[in-house]
Amino acid sequence: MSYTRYSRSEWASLPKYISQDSITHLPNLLSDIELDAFYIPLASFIGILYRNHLKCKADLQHFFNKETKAIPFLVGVAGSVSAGKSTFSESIAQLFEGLPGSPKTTIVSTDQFLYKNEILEARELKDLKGFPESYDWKNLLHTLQTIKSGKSTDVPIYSHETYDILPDETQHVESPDILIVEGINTLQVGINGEDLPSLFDISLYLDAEEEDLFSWFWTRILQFKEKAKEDPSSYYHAFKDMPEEQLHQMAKTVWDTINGKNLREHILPTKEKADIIVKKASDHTINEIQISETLL
Ligand SMILES: Nc1ncnc2c1ncn2[C@@H]1O[C@H](COP(=O)(O)OP(=O)(O)OP(=O)(O)O)[C@@H](O)[C@H]1O
Ligand SMILES: CC(C)(CO)[C@@H](O)C(=O)NCCC(=O)O
Repeated sequence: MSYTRYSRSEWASLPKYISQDSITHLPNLLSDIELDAFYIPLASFIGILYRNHLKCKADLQHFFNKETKAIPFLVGVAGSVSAGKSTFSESIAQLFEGLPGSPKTTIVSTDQFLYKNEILEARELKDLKGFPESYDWKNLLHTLQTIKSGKSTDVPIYSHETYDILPDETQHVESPDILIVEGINTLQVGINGEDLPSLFDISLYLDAEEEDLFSWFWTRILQFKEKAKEDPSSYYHAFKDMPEEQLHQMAKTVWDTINGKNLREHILPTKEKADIIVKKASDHTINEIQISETLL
């Protein structure tokens, strides 16, 4: 795809249809400057596409003279492990609250469709978590199609802390106005040909240098380890007394043999399927935005 590039300052000068006052919870981790320069113009831009989606639905209702069900607007967010997809998705979901009509936004992650560790182990896929064969693609596609058709459903929950699907909990998804689907494989086609990218009204890829991605991955391990000190149910509890150097070496091996390998083989090749590519700098600020020429 061909893209139009916006530098941070060009992007920051675009119109802002959302005011910080119209949002109840401002996203954690983001400065007012970052909200103003990047996130508010982005949410305003997606807001235009969302308004078009609503208008199209209303026009079709009029055309067919038939009451039709409201269907959600689907936003896909892709990128590497640790790129910040869930943090980014929570931030834009909070900003969507400031769009006209305060659309109800729900986030699901494709992590929620990973096979349980027990199944990954039985299929010798333990070291391929995140690779295409580690997901229940049929359930993932079926669930997204169900939500997209306006029906409610229950979705499994994945915990980074226990490093597994939670055994007895589900997320109830009840016809949102906007559904954000975030995950490393949202722009991939599944192992049985499941065409996920075609479900999205708009898709984004969070891009960053691999060196930064590893550094964020490492920082997150330290955060999980700290939280796990008093929590034996956490996967990271087992590492509480491991010398930091040894843990760092382990993280490096996991990155090189699993997450980095997955990035190069399966995630990065999907970057140019995205409508919007967002480039993050090492401090998580956004320094470049590319918009597909098919949109502008
Ligand atoms: N804008 C930000 N500012 C500061 N820290 C951030 C920001 N975005 C993400 N992070 C940090 O980077 C790490 C990775 O972020 P996050 O967990 O959102 O990534 P992810 O892409 O959802 O990861 P995964 O694919 O493994 O689920 C976390 O420690 C998070 O706190
Ligand atoms: C759950 C995924 C696949 C993606 O979010 C990732 O965070 C993961 O757990 N990868 C497997 C290797 C590891 O980081 O332990």
